[in-house]
Amino acid sequence: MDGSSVNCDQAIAELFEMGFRFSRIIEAINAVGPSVDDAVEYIFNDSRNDEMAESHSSDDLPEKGNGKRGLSSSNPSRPMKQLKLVDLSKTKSDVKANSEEEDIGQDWELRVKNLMQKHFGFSALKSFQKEVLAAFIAHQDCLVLAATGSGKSLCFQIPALLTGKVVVVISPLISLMHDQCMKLAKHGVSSCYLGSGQKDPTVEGKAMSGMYGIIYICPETLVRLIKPLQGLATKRGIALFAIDEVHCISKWGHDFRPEYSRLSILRENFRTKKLKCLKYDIPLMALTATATIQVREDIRKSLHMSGETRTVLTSFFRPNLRFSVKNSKTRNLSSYNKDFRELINVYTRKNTSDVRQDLIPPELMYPSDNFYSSSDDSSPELVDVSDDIEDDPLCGSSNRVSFQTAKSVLKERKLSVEFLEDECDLLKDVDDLDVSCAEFSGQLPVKANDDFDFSVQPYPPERPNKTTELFDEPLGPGPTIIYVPTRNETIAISDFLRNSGVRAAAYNAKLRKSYLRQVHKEFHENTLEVVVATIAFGMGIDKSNVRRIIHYGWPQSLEAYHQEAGRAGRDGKLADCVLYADFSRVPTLLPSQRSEEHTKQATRMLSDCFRYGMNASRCRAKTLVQYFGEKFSYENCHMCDVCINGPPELQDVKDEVKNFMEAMAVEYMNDYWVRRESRYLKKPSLKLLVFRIRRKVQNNAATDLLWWQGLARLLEDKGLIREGAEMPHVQISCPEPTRLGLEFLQSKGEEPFYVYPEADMLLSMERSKLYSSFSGRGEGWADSSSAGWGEEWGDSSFRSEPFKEMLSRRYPWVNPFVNPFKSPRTYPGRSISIRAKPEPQTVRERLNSKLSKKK
Ligand SMILES: Nc1ncnc2c1ncn2[C@@H]1O[C@H](COP(=O)(O)OP(=O)(O)OP(=O)(O)O)[C@@H](O)[C@H]1O
Ligand SMILES: [Mg+2]
Repeated sequence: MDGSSVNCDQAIAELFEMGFRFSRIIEAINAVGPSVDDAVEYIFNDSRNDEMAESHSSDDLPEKGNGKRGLSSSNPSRPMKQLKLVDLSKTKSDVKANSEEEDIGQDWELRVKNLMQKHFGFSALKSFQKEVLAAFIAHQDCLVLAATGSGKSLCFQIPALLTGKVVVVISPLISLMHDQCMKLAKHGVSSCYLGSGQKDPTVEGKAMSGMYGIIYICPETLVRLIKPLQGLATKRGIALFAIDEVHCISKWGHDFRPEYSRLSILRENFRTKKLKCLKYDIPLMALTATATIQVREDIRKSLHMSGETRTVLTSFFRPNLRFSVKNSKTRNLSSYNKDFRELINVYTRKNTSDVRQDLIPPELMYPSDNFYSSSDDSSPELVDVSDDIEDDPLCGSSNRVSFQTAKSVLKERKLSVEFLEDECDLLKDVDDLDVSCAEFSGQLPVKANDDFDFSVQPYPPERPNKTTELFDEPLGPGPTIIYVPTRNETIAISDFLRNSGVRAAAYNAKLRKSYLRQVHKEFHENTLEVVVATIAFGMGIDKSNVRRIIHYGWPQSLEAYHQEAGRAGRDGKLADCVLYADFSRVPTLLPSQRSEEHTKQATRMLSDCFRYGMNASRCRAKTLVQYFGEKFSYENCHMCDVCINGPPELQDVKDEVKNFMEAMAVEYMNDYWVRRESRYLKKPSLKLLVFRIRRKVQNNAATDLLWWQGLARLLEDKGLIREGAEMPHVQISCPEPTRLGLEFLQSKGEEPFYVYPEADMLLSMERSKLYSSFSGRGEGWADSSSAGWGEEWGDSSFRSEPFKEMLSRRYPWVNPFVNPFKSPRTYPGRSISIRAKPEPQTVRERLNSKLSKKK
């Protein structure tokens, strides 16, 4: 590029004012770069253009009528061109001049290759990208389900270069738009973003007049700009609407954005019916890396995607990511010291000279007012780690300003969970960064089917031949992102790391926009080594050399986890994804305004995530991939902690299971009678069961609640118990027997019951003090009785005739001769139906005796 070059937009504007057509201008700029003189010379001297124009006649226009681009009658194998809106009002010569776009259908692969090489420096399209572009060329809607970092963005960026028309990209996060515009500028592609965060009032007008090839837009702004967009479609032409991170449209997904649900407006306003003069619909391209099968269906319906939508699926498996899960309190300074020591060593080996580095002035960090909003005194408070930090010798004075600011705010404002929770960190609108669009529009130097078939085979992951080779690779000192659940942790941990000599910064949606912008920039420029962030720094962030993603605390879903972990190793090299979580605490949902239905769904997702962490015997990558409905094509990943360390030893927990089931049956049945009389009594809780087991059975007296929690999860998975309380649950709290469980009770229970212990069971077994709070009551330890549980039920045992009779009266469908372990079955969804009423007198008697015992 010569010295006289100007930025792309200026060049386009000037050339446009000179009277050149857009398509011609774009081609020229693509060929010679953003230099007005060179572009003019290119256009005037390129005689090939005229020949091409002459070689087509207006007969090439597609037939009117079906509204979709179909196949040309003269060449059935060749997809007919997507007719530009403007074509319809053109003169014959205009149509001729447009004719180079006719060639898209013929040699588009070659053209794409050239464009890709020129702008992005890539030698070839990935196979899934090729299929997506083929769908675009054939004017089909397309749903792209491809792994994080696989290159989905290119699928909607290329159409802008290929057609010279505008591509409108709907995106949920300003940080994501920011990231992509910055990259496109580097590659000489003009782009802008629109939304309430756009401070330059002229950008919107320029965008609507067609000055930018790619317009990133948030859903609210899109709704407001429907009319101008229709104008844009008739002026320059809109090639495509791309909906990035489209899982946000589904309330079954992990990141539901209500404003995304209004995107059906695209289909309603850009189709033949509405724009009568036009002959085609503008195709939709919906892209995501984290959609379960249910979410995919929801996407299709919500967007009103066509019946001919092509689904392009790649494997969700990322073969270079090394997953692991570790136990940590994740709450205080001693946890930080333990868990981040290795990380600190990695970076401080490099940064020997300058221990403390305030890269970003602390005053940039906090908004001038209301860093955190005040909260209701009654709200629960998070642990305030600031006290711990102050006491720590690692915290010196140089960082006092930001730390003090944080501390005083943390102290004074009484941070409530409600305010700090992550859901608040979803960037609901684009008013999160105040980056002017002009920055991204080319100022930087140019460097260079079936009807919705969900069973489509994914493209296999490009897995290295020998994973062990990859595994042996040293993990370089590249950047790290630490994801934490709350905003105050972003500050506490980044302060801790900075004070330990690591170049770290906090990132959460409530920090000052100028600060966030700088964090973003410095992270991309490798000036920052670690960003400690909430989910605000998640979706779509594309930095190739991120080597570590650390989750410090339970994520809210596996989708979110997979999405965030996907920021790692986008260069294909080995990267670590470590989840630190407190195994001794069941995670809870971060508070948010949710409907009842949404709460249930969110709880289920959290439960799946909890189970992923607690499972110590199953390949992590396999679990993740199968969660998204994909059949894992390998036995395991050979790289995760489970694959490396092997599963824990199998244990025969026959006696414990028997005790548990029998204690539960006794409690459940005793309680049943009482509950019938008093609606206020609750169902027996897991704690109560454990208490009873520990009191009754000497061998089990030393196992703590944690161990039984793990066992309850395993029994629930095997279909023997289910949650009795009518509420969604992460960890079963009021177990009750299922039909299979009752059958188990009826069996002799002599067969071994092998399980791989869960992570909480292992933790419990490691503890030197093997008891929980129950021991504090002074009950149980001295009681070595291990008499049959049946004694609790009158004088009978579980296999005694009276007990069987009682069971068969209450559960007539239970076949006492079935041994569930010979033909294992599960009935997780079934409810226990109580058909036979007990004798009224018996109920009264039992109630009286129970109540008198309680007194
Ligand atoms: N054909 C290709 N050849 C080589 N590299 C590519 C190709 N296509 C894309 N890439 C690179 O892959 C990286 C990831 O691309 P991109 O950000 O589009 O991923 P993504 O699929 O959108 O991921 P996410 O789901 O995390 O948003 C980019 O840095 C891009 O340069
Ligand atoms: Mg992306």
